Amino acid sequence: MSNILAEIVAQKHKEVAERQTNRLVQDLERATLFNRKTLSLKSFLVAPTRTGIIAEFKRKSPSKGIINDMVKVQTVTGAYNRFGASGLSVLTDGPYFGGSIDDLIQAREINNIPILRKDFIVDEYQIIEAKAIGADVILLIAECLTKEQVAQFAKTAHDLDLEVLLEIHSAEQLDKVAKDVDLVGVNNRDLTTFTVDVNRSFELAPLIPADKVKVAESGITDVNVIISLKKAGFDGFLIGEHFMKQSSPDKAFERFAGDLQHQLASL
Ligand SMILES: O=C(O)c1ccccc1NCC(=O)[C@H](O)[C@H](O)COP(=O)(O)O
Repeated sequence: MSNILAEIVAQKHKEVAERQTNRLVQDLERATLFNRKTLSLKSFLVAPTRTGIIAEFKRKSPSKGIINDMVKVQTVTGAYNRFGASGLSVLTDGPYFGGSIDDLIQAREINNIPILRKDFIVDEYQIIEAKAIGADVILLIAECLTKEQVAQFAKTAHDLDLEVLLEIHSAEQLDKVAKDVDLVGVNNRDLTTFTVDVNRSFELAPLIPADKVKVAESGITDVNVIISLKKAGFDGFLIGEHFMKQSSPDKAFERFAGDLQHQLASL
């Protein structure tokens, strides 16, 4: 595991242990959102009226520090939705990404498209919590989990009607793709050096099992790259920094989605 991931995972174990004592599982199960009918990201990614973009709300990151801490979650996610995002990715990690559970709850209040809880899941408690705060999809990171944990966590998520995005960084991690994984994401960011290389998505695409929806993650800044990734079999494109680093991520998304739709129409 890269140094930064090992540090985040160690911190996450402490944080979850603390949260579990403050809010019991039974309390999560009593939350109003816990019984909400979830939305399918797989379906929204291929809906003709949507762009395939999973648009991320992220204030800061270990690789970039502060990206944008001046904007409001509802302003940004509302625009992502309005201008054709297939899904929203909302960071709920506080220490490293400046996110919170409240951010996801606020995004849920105004958006009726799938929401990915973007966090470092190390315990089943976080999956039940994801359901209780209104998420539709959870992220599992292959590098942080054993093959058995991926299978178990994915099953727990499915039992709660949540979809599962498994993030991989290498061909070896494909060994962890379990039956209950719905989508496989290739993260183009090397978490040791923080360099991004979209070629990683192109290299790993043919190796991803055909029954899993393919998602390319990180470092996407150009609509032409999305068109090439689509040709390589990707249906989902997770993009954060390219929008969030602008003073108005909402307007940046509107322009980008417009360009993408224009390019796609001319194919
Ligand atoms: O972004 C980081 O610095 C980072 C560091 C350690 C673990 C994960 C990290 N990023 C999470 C992501 O995967 C991205 O937020 C997501 O794929 C969007 O990427 P981008 O469009 O490059 O913001």
